[in-house]
Amino acid sequence: MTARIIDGNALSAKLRGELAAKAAELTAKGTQPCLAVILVGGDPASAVYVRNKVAGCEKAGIKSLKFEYPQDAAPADVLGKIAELNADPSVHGILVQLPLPKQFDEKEVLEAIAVEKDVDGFHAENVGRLSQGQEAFVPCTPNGVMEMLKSIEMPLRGAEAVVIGRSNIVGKPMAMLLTAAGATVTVCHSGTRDLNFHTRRADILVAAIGKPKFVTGDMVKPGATVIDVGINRLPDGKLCGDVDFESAKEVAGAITPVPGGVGPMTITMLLVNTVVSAERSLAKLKG
Ligand SMILES: Nc1nc2c(c(=O)[nH]1)N[C@@H](CN(C=O)c1ccc(C(=O)N[C@@H](CCC(=O)O)C(=O)O)cc1)CN2
Repeated sequence: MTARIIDGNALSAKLRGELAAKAAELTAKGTQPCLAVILVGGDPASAVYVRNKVAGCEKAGIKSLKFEYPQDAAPADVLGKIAELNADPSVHGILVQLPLPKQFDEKEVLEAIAVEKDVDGFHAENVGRLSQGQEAFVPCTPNGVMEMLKSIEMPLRGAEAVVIGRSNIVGKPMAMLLTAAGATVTVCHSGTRDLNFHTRRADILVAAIGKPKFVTGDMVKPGATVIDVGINRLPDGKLCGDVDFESAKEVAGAITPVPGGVGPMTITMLLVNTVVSAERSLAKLKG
């Protein structure tokens, strides 16, 4: 039997519909949610993601502001724009599209964003809050994965979860969220000995490695839920994930495709965080 496909586009459409209603409500109360997006340089993939974020905002009734800088932009100019946006009460979310050109200190830029507007959830304070189970903006990709698991009613308490990859934006927060939900989590990485031993005992396997078709069917426990966070472009121009979908789907119980899986959910959760930020800002205004 082949696996159930967890459709990120369908789930996104449902969540974005609910979000549009919330955004309309906030707008009627005089607080239209507003997201500011900063794009530096000419990376074509980043340009596509930013375009999709802006289009997602428009469709959900969220205002968006886009600021573009050339590849050789001075970090001070971008930091100045962030300071300006931090001080603007009509802006509820600020994000800087990653990766940044090499003259930038990524940490410095991310920490310059006001914690309460950090809708990407990358600021150290949001990361710390998340690790302690406090209210925080959760990074969009792992948050989207949690929504996908919820959508299939995946039992998390007591589940064996294996996350391959330990990046700050996916692997680490993913492990924190799964741990908080009661799963027993193993984080695997380039130094892991006998990776297959770990993957084959995972009820939930999250692949966030950045290597095309790295996880093959023989690495998957029969019936497991396989979440593919990878987005890789093959020489023929086609997109593929970190999971070899064709072989893994024959073994897994549920699986996310690429494209149309976790990717769209990343943008959906960004919109969710922006609306939450606007709600908090309105509540503060009301005192
Ligand atoms: N500031 C941020 N930078 C980056 C993030 C992030 O969350 N915040 N994540 C990634 C890129 N990313 C969002 O920015 C992102 C990647 C992929 C998708 C997506 O919808 N992918 C589609 C395929 C799109 C295509 O044709 O290329 C899919 O998987 O179906 C959305 C967002 C790194 N940078």
